[in-house]
Amino acid sequence: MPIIEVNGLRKTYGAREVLHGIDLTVDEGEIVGILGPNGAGKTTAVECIGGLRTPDAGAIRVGGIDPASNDPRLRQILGMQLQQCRLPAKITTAEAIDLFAAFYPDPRPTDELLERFGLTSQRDQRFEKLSGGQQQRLSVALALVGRPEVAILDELTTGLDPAARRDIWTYLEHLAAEGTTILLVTHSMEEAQHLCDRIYIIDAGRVVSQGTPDELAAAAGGQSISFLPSSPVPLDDLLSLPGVTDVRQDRDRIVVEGDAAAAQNVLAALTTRGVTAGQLRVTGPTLDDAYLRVTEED
Ligand SMILES: Nc1ncnc2c1ncn2[C@@H]1O[C@H](COP(=O)(O)OP(=O)(O)OP(=O)(O)O)[C@@H](O)[C@H]1O
Repeated sequence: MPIIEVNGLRKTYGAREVLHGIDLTVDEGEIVGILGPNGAGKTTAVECIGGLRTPDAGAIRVGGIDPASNDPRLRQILGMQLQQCRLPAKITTAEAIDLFAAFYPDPRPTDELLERFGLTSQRDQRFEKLSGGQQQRLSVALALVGRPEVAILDELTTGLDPAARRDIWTYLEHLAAEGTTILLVTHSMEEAQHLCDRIYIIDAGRVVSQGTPDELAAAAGGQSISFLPSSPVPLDDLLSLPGVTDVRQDRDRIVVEGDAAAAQNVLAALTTRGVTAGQLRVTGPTLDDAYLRVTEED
């Protein structure tokens, strides 16, 4: 069941249309990622979904509510973390969480959030004195304080150290397993691969690709095979094999690029010649490959 539904979303700033008709759905309990180059329109899209911007055309429903309608129920089901968290400089970490908690009937306890987000020793520290990563963690905590059914997170782990990033991923996976729906904007392929059930890639205001991380990677095609041959092999012989698109020598290794059938054909050809492939590595296409392919096409 979709809890977020977006159809034909268009948004114009001045005379410039930056979203040209975005369609997107997120099912209950899903973690869905939006990827795309700088300026693609990701933040604009999630701000429209969160009711912070009014679309020029299209229909959006979050839990059946039109975010542009100012329906107060939206704030009860939606938690939103923004790219830049603006809080009064002098407010302390715990005060900020308490302040946001006051808007909700059953907020998460402040101490629990402080601990979850590694902010317990900063509980009485003023916002202006927090490090960038601590401010970032606080902004995610504030999005989640009201136990939202839907959390929208914009670049949630940008600037965080690897351990803090992992902790947040683990927490989000736990929330999703409990039924929280999460829509996140990220520039991190690792984050998208690790966390997301599905991904939308947006480029220049349009959805250019969508699917599970594995589907997107597989659609990028390509495989790389590299090995140490037990005796010399003419590179042209390998290049003439079906499915092989490129062959090169990298020091003692031979590196072959090709489609999904290339590895089988290369290994069969080596066996026929009595050559063994030492330290064989076969790497499939990655989400990076998929992303670069769809965002570099014009
Ligand atoms: N308030 C605004 N007024 C005018 N133009 C804007 C405004 N906000 C964003 N834009 C423009 O709209 C386009 C989309 O911006 P948006 O912030 O949605 O992109 P993004 O994909 O989130 O980018 P990034 O990855 O850099 O955060 C950009 O060209 C940006 O300059």
